[in-house]
Amino acid sequence: MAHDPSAVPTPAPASPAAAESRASRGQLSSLWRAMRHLEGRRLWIGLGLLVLGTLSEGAAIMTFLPVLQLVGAGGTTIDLSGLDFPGAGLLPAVIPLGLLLLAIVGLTGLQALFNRSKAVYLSDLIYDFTNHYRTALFRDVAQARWAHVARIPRSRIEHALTGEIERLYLAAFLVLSILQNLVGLSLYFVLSLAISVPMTLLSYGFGIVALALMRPFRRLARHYGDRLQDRRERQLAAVSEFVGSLKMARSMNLESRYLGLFSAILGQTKADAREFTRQSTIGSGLFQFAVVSGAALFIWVALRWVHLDVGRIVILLLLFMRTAPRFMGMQGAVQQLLVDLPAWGAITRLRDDLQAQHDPAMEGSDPAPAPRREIRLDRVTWRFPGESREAVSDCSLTLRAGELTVLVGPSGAGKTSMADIVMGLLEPQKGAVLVDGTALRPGQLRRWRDRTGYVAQEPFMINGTIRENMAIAAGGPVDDERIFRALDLASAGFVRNLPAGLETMMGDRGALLSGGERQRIAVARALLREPDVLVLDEATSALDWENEEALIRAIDGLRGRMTILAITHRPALSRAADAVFVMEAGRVVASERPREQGMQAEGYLGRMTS
Ligand SMILES: Nc1ncnc2c1ncn2[C@@H]1O[C@H](COP(=O)(O)OP(=O)(O)OP(=O)(O)O)[C@@H](O)[C@H]1O
Repeated sequence: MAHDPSAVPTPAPASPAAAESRASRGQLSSLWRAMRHLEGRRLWIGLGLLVLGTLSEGAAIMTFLPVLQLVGAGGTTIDLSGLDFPGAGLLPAVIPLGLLLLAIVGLTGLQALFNRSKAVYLSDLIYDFTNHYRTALFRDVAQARWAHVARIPRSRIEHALTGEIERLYLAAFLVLSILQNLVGLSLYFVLSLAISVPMTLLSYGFGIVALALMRPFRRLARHYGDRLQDRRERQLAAVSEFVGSLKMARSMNLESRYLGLFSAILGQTKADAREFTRQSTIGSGLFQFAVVSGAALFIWVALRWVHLDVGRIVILLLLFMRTAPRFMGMQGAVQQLLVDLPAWGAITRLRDDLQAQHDPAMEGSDPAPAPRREIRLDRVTWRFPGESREAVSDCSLTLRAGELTVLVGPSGAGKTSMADIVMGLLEPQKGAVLVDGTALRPGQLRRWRDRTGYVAQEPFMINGTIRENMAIAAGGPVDDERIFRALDLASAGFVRNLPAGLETMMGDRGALLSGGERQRIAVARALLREPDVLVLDEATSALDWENEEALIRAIDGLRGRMTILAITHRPALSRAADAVFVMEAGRVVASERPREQGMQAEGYLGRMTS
């Protein structure tokens, strides 16, 4: 099996705190592995740039060392012969002060330019890394088995693709910033050692002890990160639910209920954030206090015990001023990283889950036949994963090519599952789908889906023009002639008479058109694919009778051009059908051919309309 760099090791059972810390370490090392795996060479180049950046900063500080010999002594030339740091031998013996100061200014300018390029390079690197996961997650969702994806709450997927990915960006940024601090601290360590070994050990020892003492605050950050994850998920679920049911909420005066729910979650999130900020600022305050105490101790020891000259003390202090914020930066970055790491954990878990349910049909490219005579579902059984009851039980039915077949039955009878089996979205655990007598193989399902068109009760519409909405099905721009042909077939010729024609805006989810118009456009959109099989799932159910009649006329006109399967609760469409199958509790319990036999009073349709 291929090694997955993002795999998070499962921690062994332990005390909650130890388990949490192990989980964080696991997530961190898996994030680092993923960054190395994906960005490999660029990551090392980025690290090289960080080293160079710190070196140039260090060099700028070291150039002050010779200037300091003028302190008290005065003069305009500097004697470099007494310098004993590495590489000092390469310098001339004497240098004018003006030239040295110019060199310092020039060096700082170059450093600023270099830092700019370094920042852009690292920013690109993090964006590319994050975008890789965004697209990978997108692909995983698109390629997982439909039965599995259908069970994942929409808000969970939306949250992963938006909020969690943003936090992953932050986490990757923080990993780099921790690296930057580590590189800086290591290089300054070497520079300081060249000036004074005991003072270096004292200041670094102090920093390391202070970092170790901050452990409880890191644990706090971990807790907060986990809670934040949960709160954000609930926040997004509440938003999705409210936005998804906006009309219902407005019509039933439920907005205050949603607002209350939302405010409660926001209140909890705020309380968490407040508590975290309160506690963590105690930590950073203590750290700051420790750093200032360290500086005081540092000067005291340097003057009283180590007896350093003023020049060296000033340089060491300059270095100290660079290293102390890095120790503080380390603590801050690690703390924030622990807050954002759970998002990485959640993304990897979701990806693992989706990949374990990868739809093998996605790889299939075998051609699928167009039905000439019939599509037969032969003794098919389908049970949703984890459910004890079969949604479809040993069902057989035949859709004759070119006919309109209607599936009716009470809610939960298994009609949608049957339609999904016809479309190749669900692969029955038992039985087969036969096209003109030959069973469809898994390798043919992808191309089979190319042969199908689908219209839902609430068809998906983007907030764009009619043309843009039509183009979705074609997968790209289509010429007007094809669009109008499809619109005419779907009895949606009214578009020609609209002042803006195909450029008419449909509004959010098509809200600027009537339900019937929207639905006929949805049928036209499906027809643009020139499908051999058209599936309509409750496509007429939300319409008034006039619009329903218009849509039924359109469907009626498609008879003979393609095989149509329609699910409905309404008698009007059933009356127009060639064949009606009645489903109950996952089984086909009756069938009628109303056009040939007329409506039988004791039949399902007869009872439905009586
Ligand atoms: N994603 C799912 N996960 C688990 N069970 C499901 C899922 N979708 C449907 N079911 C169950 O499978 C059975 C058949 O559902 P199906 O949607 O096929 O029925 P239906 O006749 O189309 O119902 P309706 O008319 O209400 O849409 C029902 O018991 C339903 O609860």
